[in-house]
Order: sequence, then C-alpha cells, then structure tokens
Amino acid sequence: MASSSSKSLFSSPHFTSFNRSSHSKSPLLSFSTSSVSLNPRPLHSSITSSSSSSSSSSSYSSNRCSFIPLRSVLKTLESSAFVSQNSDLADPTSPNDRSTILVAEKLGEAGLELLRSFGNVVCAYDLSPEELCAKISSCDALIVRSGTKVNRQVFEAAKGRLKVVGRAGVGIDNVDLQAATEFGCLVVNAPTANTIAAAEHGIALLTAMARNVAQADASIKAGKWERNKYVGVSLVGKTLAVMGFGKVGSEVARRAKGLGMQVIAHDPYAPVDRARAIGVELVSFNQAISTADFISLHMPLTSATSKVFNDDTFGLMKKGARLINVARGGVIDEDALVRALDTGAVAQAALDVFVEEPPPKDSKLVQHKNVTVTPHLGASTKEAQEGVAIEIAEAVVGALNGELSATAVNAPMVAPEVLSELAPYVVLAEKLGRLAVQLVAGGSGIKSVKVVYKSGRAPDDLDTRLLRAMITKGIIEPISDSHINLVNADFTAKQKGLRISEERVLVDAPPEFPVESIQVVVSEVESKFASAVTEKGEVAIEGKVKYGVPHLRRVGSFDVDVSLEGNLILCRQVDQPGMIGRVGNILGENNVNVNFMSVGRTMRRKRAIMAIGVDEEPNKDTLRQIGQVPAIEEFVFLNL
Ligand SMILES: NC(=O)C1=CN([C@@H]2O[C@H](COP(=O)(O)OP(=O)(O)OC[C@H]3O[C@@H](n4cnc5c(N)ncnc54)[C@H](O)[C@@H]3O)[C@@H](O)[C@H]2O)C=CC1
Ligand SMILES: O=C(O)C(=O)COP(=O)(O)O
Repeated sequence: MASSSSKSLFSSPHFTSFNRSSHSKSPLLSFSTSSVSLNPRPLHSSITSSSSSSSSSSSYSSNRCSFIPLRSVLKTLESSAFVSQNSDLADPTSPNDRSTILVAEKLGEAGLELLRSFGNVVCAYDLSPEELCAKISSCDALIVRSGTKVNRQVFEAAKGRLKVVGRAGVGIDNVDLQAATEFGCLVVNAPTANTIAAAEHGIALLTAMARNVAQADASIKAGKWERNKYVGVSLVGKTLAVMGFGKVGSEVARRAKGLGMQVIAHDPYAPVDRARAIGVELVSFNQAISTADFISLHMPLTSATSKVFNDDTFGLMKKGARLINVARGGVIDEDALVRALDTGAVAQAALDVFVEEPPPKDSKLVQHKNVTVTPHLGASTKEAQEGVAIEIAEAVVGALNGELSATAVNAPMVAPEVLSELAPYVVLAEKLGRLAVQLVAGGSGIKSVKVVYKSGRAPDDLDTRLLRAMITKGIIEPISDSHINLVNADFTAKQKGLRISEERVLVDAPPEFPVESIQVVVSEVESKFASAVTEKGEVAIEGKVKYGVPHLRRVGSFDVDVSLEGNLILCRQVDQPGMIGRVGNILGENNVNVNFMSVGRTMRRKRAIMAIGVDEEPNKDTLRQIGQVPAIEEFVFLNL
C-alpha cells in the first residue's frame, strides 16, 4: 500500500472514490459514494462539496479500486478533448437524433439489445473493405471482432463522424490505433469476458490432442476403425508449462491441476503470490520448456514474444513435447514448428491461432498429421460472446455518452494547454517507468511502485493523473500488449496487480514549473543492476526536466546527469582514470555512437557510476567487451 507518510484516499475526506461496474447498466464509471455519473453534464450539478485537506501527499491503490482526486476528474473532464470534441453527440433521449452503431461481426443478443436501447443498430456482417468504407460515414460507432480490419482507409472514409470503435474481445491488432487517434476516434475493447472461454478451449485442445480425438474422428468418418493407430498419452502426473500467467494462463493452470497435472509457469511479470495461491511454481523460460511434457501458450504477441518458439527453443524442449497455442500465431515460427514436428522434437501441436488467418489452404502446418487445429475459436462460446457483447456495448454506449472509459486503448484525452505544460514531464514520466521496469530482474515481478513528485506548487494544484498514467505506461507496455493511456492506466495496473502510490512533496522551486523532479521507487524486487538499489533495499531512480529535456538525475544512491534520449548503458566501476576512454573506444570500434557520458561517484577513487547515452543498440559482442573491462563491476543496457 502507500508509504507510511502517504495518506490513503480511502480515509481522506478530500477525495471521492469511483468504481467500475462492468456488467451493470449503470455508467462505466460512477462515484460509489454518491452514484454520480461521470457524464459531464449531470456531474457538475450532482457533486456534493468536499472538504479541503492540507495533506501534501496522496496515494492510489490499484489493487483495491481506482481512486482519483475529484478535482482532477472535473479538470480532466472539463478539459477533455474527447468530451469537447464530442459535445455535439446525439442525445440518446431524443428519438430523432439517435447515434448509429454499425455491428460488423456477430455479437451476442444481450449486447445488441443494450445498443438498440441507446441508438440505431445496423448489423452488417461479412462486409468487403469497400462496403465497410461506404457505410462508415453514416455511423457514430463501429463494433468488430478479430475478422474486420479497421484500417486508416476506414477512418478516412468516416469523414470525422466515427467517434468510437469497439473491439468485442481482447486483441486490437486488427484496428489501426494510430489512425484512430489521429482521427480523434476512441477505441475500446472487452478484455475480461472471454477469459474462461479461451482457457476452456486451451484445455479442450490439450485433451483432444493427447487422445487424438480429431484424427480418430476423421478416420472413423472415412469408414476406418483404427484402434491401434490412435493410442494416446495420459495427462495425469505429466508436467504442463503455462507460458504467460495472466488471465487466461492462470485459469488454464487451475484446470490442469484438476486433471492431476504438475503445473509450472513462466511469466517474467506475474506476481509470485498469485502463482503460489494456485499451487504453481514460476520458473525461467528455459526451465519451463526443458522440463514440460505439455507447453501451453498464453502470452501476448509483443516484440519480445514474436517467434519466441523457433528452431533454437524447440531444440531445448524435452524430446516429444506437445504444444498448445490459444494466444497468437505470431509467437511461433510456424516453419520451425513444421521442422520440429517432422523430426519428432515436438510430438504434437494443437493450434487455435495462426500468423495469417485464415491460414493458406496448403499450409504444411495445418495439414500436418500431428497437428490439431481450430479456426480461432478460443472466445467462441455462447456465454463468452454474451459477456463480451455486454462488455463492449456498455463501453461503446458509455463512450458515446462522453464518459471516461476504463477499457479505452488509444490516445489520452487532455486539453492542449494542459498537455503542452506537462509535455516534457509526460516524456520524463514514461521514460522513468521504462527504466524502472528494465532495472528490475525479470522473475521477481513489480507489485508496488511509489512515485514521489517534488514541486514548488501546492500539492493540490498538481494534477498527477497524466504523469501517473505515463509511468504506468512505461512500466507495463514493454512487457505486454496493453496500450496504456490516461483513461485505462489505473484499470490496467489493477488488472496486472500493480499498486501505485503517490507522494507530493512541496519544495523550494519555481512554481511556474509544475514539477521539480519525479522519483520512481520499486519495492520488494531484485535489480539487474545492484547499484540501482538504495540502502532501504528499493530500486529507485529520479529524473527532472532540464531546458525542456528529460534527464536522469539519480540511480540508487548515485547522482548522475544524463539526458534521457536514445538508449542508455549504466556501468558501476572502480573510480579510476581512463574508464571513459576505454568504454568509449569499445563503442566506437563497434560503430555505436555515443551521444553523452556522465560519471557520478560516491567517493573519489572508490566507486562511480558511468551513464552512457548511445544512439544505436550495441550488439551482444560489444556488451560482452564492456563487461570484460576489469574495473567494471556491473553494467546494464537500457532501452529508452
Ligand atoms: N484464441 C482466442 O480466441 C483468444 C486469445 N486470447 C489471447 O490470449 C493471450 C492472453 O490473454 P489474457 O490472458 O487475457 O492476457 P493477460 O494480459 O491477462 O495475460 C498475458 C500474460 O502474459 C505475460 N507475458 C508478457 N510477456 C511475456 C513473456 N515474454 N513471456 C511470458 N509471459 C509474458 C504477462 O505478464 C501477462 O501475465 C493474448 O494474446 C490474447 O490476445 C485471448 C482471448 C481469446
Ligand atoms: O479476444 C481475443 O483476443 C481473441 O482472440 C478473440 O477473437 P474473436 O473475438 O473471437 O475474433
């Protein structure tokens, strides 16, 4: 929870709490104490006065529910570009001026009903790209699943009328978020309602694969009776490795334990206590794949997970391991999987998702005799589709009403004047988040982050919500496929079990600048770079904006002064002459351009930290050479 010096919002009369109720017909965000909608019109008239507080600190606990200062909500709403851009939205109570919602893929009836109670609903499935573009200019909202490409042409064709795109599911890779943001269109998704369906499908594929159900079914329908050919393997006592221990992965683990399997999991960012509660041991990637009989994939597709299952990793697996993929096709190198199946390195695979969907008809992978396939059916149960339909309908209706959406996935909605003042601090906040997550050793997982804002402004005059959102973005985005913004940051942090507390400290600094410095402190973790750990055992970094440019000022107990641009190498070394030259030479010889260097030391000729900004990412060999310089005690490369 919050630091001892922080005052909890639960107890503070200065703040009002709000909860998100995802399956009720109430607004997506409502004040729990006063049931006030966040719709800007009723908000002003309904709020009861709140007493002021002189507290100089506040805290936010994303593990319990979302809390933001009431004043910030008002400010945000008043200044929200989204709200002001949409102030001409159709009034749902006026029958002649109802919003038009195009539903382009099959959606559960309960969701359709909710939409019909609000606006005109047009269901048009299997539209060609041209047909979609032709229809979209008369629509205020569009709802799709994974089968419709909502690309730039769609936003262009909408001619500014389209205000929200709803993705009835988790993955938003079929929506061009950049274009949506550029055209001022909010994108919302439904991240929770299909979790169980996807987990159940993973188990269905696991059991069907182990007993050759699909192959035996095809055989008997072809008039054969091949009892000896389809002898399966048992699950009880076998080890299942769950790769990605998030919403779906943990539900798969729970179910596999019920089948008598030993379950291990790999997820660099999953909280150990969540795994422990289910009786699952979190292990390294190599340990997971080399010890498991069955490997089930549940991680998002990110640059870190793209083709993470390839010739090398198949080579590390226990011979004859079996693979299940209900996540995304792109986490597997499909050609490498065909090779592994041919050699028997992988005995069988069961796949719901493919790099290209639908896969080519002559796909060797799909046609392989040891592969069981389904056409992206993970979310396709009646129950999940009803749940997803309600979740997305509520989100779309809420967005059309101008409410803040907890499942928004694109641009923050802040007035240009607020944004321009905060702009450099926003960049600093995100970079500090990115640095913090990279300094934490993978396995330990980040659960608790404290952010300390030092400012010359009275704490109540500092709206830190955007900064907190950007720190959250910096921490979460490098390790997931979540897209974080002002609206969804707290929601996503809560989903990921990340607790963020904030403390505002009044310092003697010019009040014309909103923030003097920002410190990010991560507790209860191990660091990849021991020097980033303070005497209190916390990973701590501090930055400030200098001449409009974000700078790193402190790492652990060391003062540094480097601009946060490009990439960063941090080295701890014995403080002796020639170090800058030696490391600089290695980088130069390997064609890595150094854009700055700064050395901070604790005591002369004892120990120092060298921060080196580099334009390019050094290759492994260059990093190895730096590591071999005798006076360098430890170093880390950080991607900004
Ligand atoms: N086949 C289908 O119809 C469906 C597929 N999905 C897919 O399943 C996947 C998981 O979905 P959720 O559980 O809802 O998401 P989630 O965000 O709750 O869980 C993903 C987990 O993967 C972990 N992770 C991130 N990088 C990792 C890495 N390099 N190695 C191991 N773990 C890593 C994250 O820490 C997180 O715990 C997503 O790719 C989603 O698109 C989800 C629903 C239906
Ligand atoms: O929710 C997801 O990420 C899914 O993969 C489900 O996709 P679908 O809605 O069934 O097209």
